[in-house]
Amino acid sequence: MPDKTPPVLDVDGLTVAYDRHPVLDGLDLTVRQGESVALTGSNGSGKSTLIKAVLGLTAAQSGAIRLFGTDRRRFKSHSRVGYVPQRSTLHGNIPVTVKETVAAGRLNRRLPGLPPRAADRRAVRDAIASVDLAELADRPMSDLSGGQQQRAYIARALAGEPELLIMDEPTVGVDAGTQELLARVVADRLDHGCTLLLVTHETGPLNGYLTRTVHLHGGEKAYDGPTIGLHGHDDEPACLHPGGEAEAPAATAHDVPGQLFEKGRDR
Ligand SMILES: Nc1ncnc2c1ncn2[C@@H]1O[C@H](COP(=O)(O)OP(=O)(O)OP(=O)(O)O)[C@@H](O)[C@H]1O
Repeated sequence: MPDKTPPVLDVDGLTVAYDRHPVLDGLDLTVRQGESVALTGSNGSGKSTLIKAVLGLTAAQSGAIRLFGTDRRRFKSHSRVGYVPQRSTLHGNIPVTVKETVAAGRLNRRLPGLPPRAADRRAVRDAIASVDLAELADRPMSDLSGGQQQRAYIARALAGEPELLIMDEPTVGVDAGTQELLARVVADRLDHGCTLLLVTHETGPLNGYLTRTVHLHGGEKAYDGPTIGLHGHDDEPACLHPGGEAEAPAATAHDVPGQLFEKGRDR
């Protein structure tokens, strides 16, 4: 029976190439409201490229991307999408405080030309508190450790109260406590109906919350189905042979009540 839950993200035949070398090759992906999806794949398999194409940060050669049913090129409801970039792309030496950084994530929700309303101030305060940075809110970002800066950028994405939260490897280089904290944040967002797309190599404490895994290999989906465990530091789902060839998953979402399953492309 077709799933009636509205798609939050629809990627159709997406091809992205750098210097004529295709990184994504006709990729299809549908993420529906309330799903929590782990996007996995080896280094260079195109995970960040997919995220950047979805956000309009990199150009696609062909294919279509729809966000909340609207073609990405016409999509203007930017506050509906929160984004935490990969940590290596972030610069911590900018002369702004934690609060100012987080408040930037609220700009799309604010009324143009008017000062922040009580709801805006509260959203920023709550986002900072949710990542345990209240005591550092007035400190410059440059005073923070790398892991604390990462938490500030997560808070920035939360401040806009997004319906779709996209995080690119948020657990890289952060300690176990921060990973637990992130798992709590994710659980809370999912409880509020948020949809989650998370690029990861190993999910750690987040594992229990990521119900679906999409694994990229060779520019295509090699696996798309229930999260059934990752091989420690090897980022292949357990349903893949060591060589990366997909075999039929032990269980599909059709076997798991309430779980969504979007069939992978034929290889
Ligand atoms: N702006 C760019 N110009 C040229 N090549 C690029 C660019 N961005 C990415 N690439 C190349 O595209 C491929 C996919 O990169 P991407 O960052 O999407 O991979 P990834 O799966 O996110 O990798 P990782 O797990 O290491 O973060 C890599 O070979 C990378 O070198």
